[in-house]
Amino acid sequence: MSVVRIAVSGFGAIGLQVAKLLLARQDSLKHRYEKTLLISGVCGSKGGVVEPEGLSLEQLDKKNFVAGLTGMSFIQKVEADILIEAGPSNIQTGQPGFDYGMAALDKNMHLVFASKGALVCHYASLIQTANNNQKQIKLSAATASAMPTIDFVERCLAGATIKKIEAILTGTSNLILTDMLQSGSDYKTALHKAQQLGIADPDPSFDVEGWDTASKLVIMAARLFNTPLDIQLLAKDSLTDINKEQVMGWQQQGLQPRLIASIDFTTPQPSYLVKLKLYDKHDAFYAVNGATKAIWVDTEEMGCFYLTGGTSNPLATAAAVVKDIEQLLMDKLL
Ligand SMILES: NC(=O)C1=CN([C@@H]2O[C@H](COP(=O)(O)OP(=O)(O)OC[C@H]3O[C@@H](n4cnc5c(N)ncnc54)[C@H](O)[C@@H]3O)[C@@H](O)[C@H]2O)C=CC1
Ligand SMILES: N[C@@H](CC=O)C(=O)O
Repeated sequence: MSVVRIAVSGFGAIGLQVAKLLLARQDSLKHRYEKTLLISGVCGSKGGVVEPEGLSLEQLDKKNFVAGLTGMSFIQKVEADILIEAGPSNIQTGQPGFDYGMAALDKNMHLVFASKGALVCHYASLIQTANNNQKQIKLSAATASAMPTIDFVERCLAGATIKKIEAILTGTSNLILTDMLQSGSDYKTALHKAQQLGIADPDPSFDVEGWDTASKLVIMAARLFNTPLDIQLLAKDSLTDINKEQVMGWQQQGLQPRLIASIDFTTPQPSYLVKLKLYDKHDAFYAVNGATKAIWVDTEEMGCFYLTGGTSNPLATAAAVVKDIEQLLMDKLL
């Protein structure tokens, strides 16, 4: 039986959860795809551990990490067919994910991204290199994790012409908005709850200022519509602009605010925005509460679709990473 080796760069909440899921499902994956999936190496910011025969959960403990086995030393040393990139999302530079991704492609690995920075800043270079090397870039976890966005449009709606998309893509901002409106929580308490759930990004301003939603929108535009967007130039609302009087007004009018990514091809120029939009009880997005997400797509030929679910959390995100790996197996690319 052949072996599929998997490496992880960025071994925090998501990286660890992915390793746990893959190891727990080793037997069922072997049965389904006739492949043995191994974790052949992981690294954090200061060190890592590699073992071509596969690492157990105990061996993945940070106490076993070799200092300095990170960055390019890690990629040079690790033997793998897939790199899962789960380091920080830096949308200014795309690092460290971009260097990890390019080096892994050079070593003939497929890429599965949970982090967003490299995709936001350098999608074109990454996909060109991947195409040249006949490798895949999978990015479900970077585009709303458990809620299918890319798969939904790319696979389920292949054959349709997309007219409009509206989507709630960030669990943290949705949780803060619903807690403020429905439970009267203040902004800090609601954010703390998202942090406790492990869904807020390490820098919470990434979520509350709309950068997380904007990042996912930029990646979707690049992947689904071949449209490169500069995230810094995108029109974007922020939760920090909301004041108490606005909240009271919305409560009195029975409206729910949602931070949405919007793509519209029905306007004279295609528009891509991140905006705070108000919904009343007749709208589907009105009832999308807490860390839950949703996507609404209008097409020319197939009509409208609405999908909700995919609560943000590390387990759901790790399952989305495993889905991407399983798709590589189903498509016989491994
Ligand atoms: N937590 C969630 O629910 C989701 C997170 N993501 C994304 O996944 C990524 C990981 O998220 P978490 O695991 O929650 O964050 P985390 O902060 O728990 O983990 C990130 C890890 O990367 C490590 N790291 C930093 N610099 C590094 C370097 N140069 N080389 C190797 N490792 C380095 C850190 O030490 C840390 O352990 C982030 O980019 C986040 O935006 C995506 C979807 C959902
Ligand atoms: N911070 C994000 C999780 C990662 O994409 C969220 O709150 O949904």
